[in-house]
Amino acid sequence: MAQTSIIVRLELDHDTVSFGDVAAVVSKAGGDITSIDVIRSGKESSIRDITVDAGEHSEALIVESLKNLIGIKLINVSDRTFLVHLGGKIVIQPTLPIKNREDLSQVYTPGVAKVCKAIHENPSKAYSLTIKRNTVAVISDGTAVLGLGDVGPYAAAPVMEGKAMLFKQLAGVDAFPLCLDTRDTEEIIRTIKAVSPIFGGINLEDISSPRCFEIEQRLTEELDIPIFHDDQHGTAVVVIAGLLNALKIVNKRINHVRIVVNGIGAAGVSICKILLDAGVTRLVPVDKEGAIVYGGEYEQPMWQWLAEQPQVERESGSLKEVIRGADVFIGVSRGGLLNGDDVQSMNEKSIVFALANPEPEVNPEEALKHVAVLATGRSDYPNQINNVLVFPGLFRGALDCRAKRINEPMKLAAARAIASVVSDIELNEQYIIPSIFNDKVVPAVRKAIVETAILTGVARRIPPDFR
Ligand SMILES: NC(=O)C1=CN([C@@H]2O[C@H](COP(=O)(O)OP(=O)(O)OC[C@H]3O[C@@H](n4cnc5c(N)ncnc54)[C@H](O)[C@@H]3O)[C@@H](O)[C@H]2O)C=CC1
Ligand SMILES: CC(=O)C(=O)O
Ligand SMILES: [Mg+2]
Repeated sequence: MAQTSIIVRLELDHDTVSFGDVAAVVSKAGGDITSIDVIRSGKESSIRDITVDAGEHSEALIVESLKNLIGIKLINVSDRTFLVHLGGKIVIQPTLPIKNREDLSQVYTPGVAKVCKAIHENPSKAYSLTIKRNTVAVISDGTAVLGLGDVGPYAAAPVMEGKAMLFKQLAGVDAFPLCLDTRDTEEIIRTIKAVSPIFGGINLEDISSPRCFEIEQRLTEELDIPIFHDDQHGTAVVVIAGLLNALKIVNKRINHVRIVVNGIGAAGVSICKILLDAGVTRLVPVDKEGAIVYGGEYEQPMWQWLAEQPQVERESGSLKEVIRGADVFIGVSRGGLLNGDDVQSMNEKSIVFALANPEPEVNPEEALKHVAVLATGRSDYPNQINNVLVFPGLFRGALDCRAKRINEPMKLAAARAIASVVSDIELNEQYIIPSIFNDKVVPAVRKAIVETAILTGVARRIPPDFR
């Protein structure tokens, strides 16, 4: 169960209540006091901040129980998750200080003018003389934010800032969040093209399907920097990495297993494509209306494309029907769609990747009773399958070799690189995918991206360590 951490400031009347009473009440309500800070201490009363870890559903009960404790005055309750967001999560910093007029005349006018002229004469110098070399835009219109859906551009910002932090911390990439107040496909394309000169790559994020497909395709055709829709391809890459390792555990072959993918939106379409590229022969894509079948007719062009692939099964049915006998379930839809019985109806030694965020398609505790391997998109269970394993190293590599685009071979190479970080000796049901804190991941993905970009002719520069 997800943990939440709250900080409660309380005043204790020493005649009526002891700290032991407070601790007992918190524990009874399901909380765990992890630290105590004395803010003020007096003879009659004291003020303390207590940090309490609790299951996400216990928080209200803990606060209510403390409020009802005689001799306690509850001064404030703050949620640590909100506290880490105060003021936003990233800043921009200059690379050198401006200490005097000479510095000023170099970094700014008049000195800067000759640098502008040099770039005007040779635009590729933007890579060496501006931030373009190391800067990526994380762009969303807020229409498919995690599994929360269409929450708009303001509410999308904490996720985009989070992605920017991860880019920087994990791969040294400077990423800037841009949340667009439009959902018009043409306007989004125009806006991204207009802001693109300063960026070395574009990470599209949480833009709902099917608009995301056209936006990405058009930008790829019309710009010469890599455009990568993270929810499509980052997710597909990390899923295939996890699947390759999970199949080793259950001793099944990718070209034999029957795979149900639920939620044929941005992530689902891309997952289906990469599965087909990887040799899957029995695929059941499912969306709200049930299975998308071979030979069916669909308005959505990507669904129609799937319906024309012979590896897609012919049998229609609801998710609960088609999941029966499946070897693998991959959910990128929304939380709480399946129960333990549904998972039990799968083939023996089943693999379940319930990746909807923040709530998985099936309760992990329920699923664990019936599966051989379980993964979720969350950090509070083993096997976190999340695109954060992909985008930092992928863009590190793409920027370093100035890739024009990210092609299919580069994605498959990145997937194999992630899978290979878990050695055969380490591999087990609880460890099919490396942690995002495993410092081998980003270098492995970068290497795979650079090597494959060079091999497939999309690299415009050979990084020194590849010469
Ligand atoms: N763990 C990870 O790394 C990632 C997880 N996700 C999660 O996957 C989910 C989908 O994300 P996107 O593809 O970006 O969104 P999207 O909005 O493009 O696609 C969602 C799809 O799910 C379908 N859907 C909704 N309810 C359904 C139901 N009851 N049964 C079957 N299909 C249903 C929708 O019709 C849509 O086609 C979200 O929960 C998101 O958090 C997405 C990207 C990465
Ligand atoms: C992880 C991610 O990108 C998502 O859930 O949308
Ligand atoms: Mg996303």
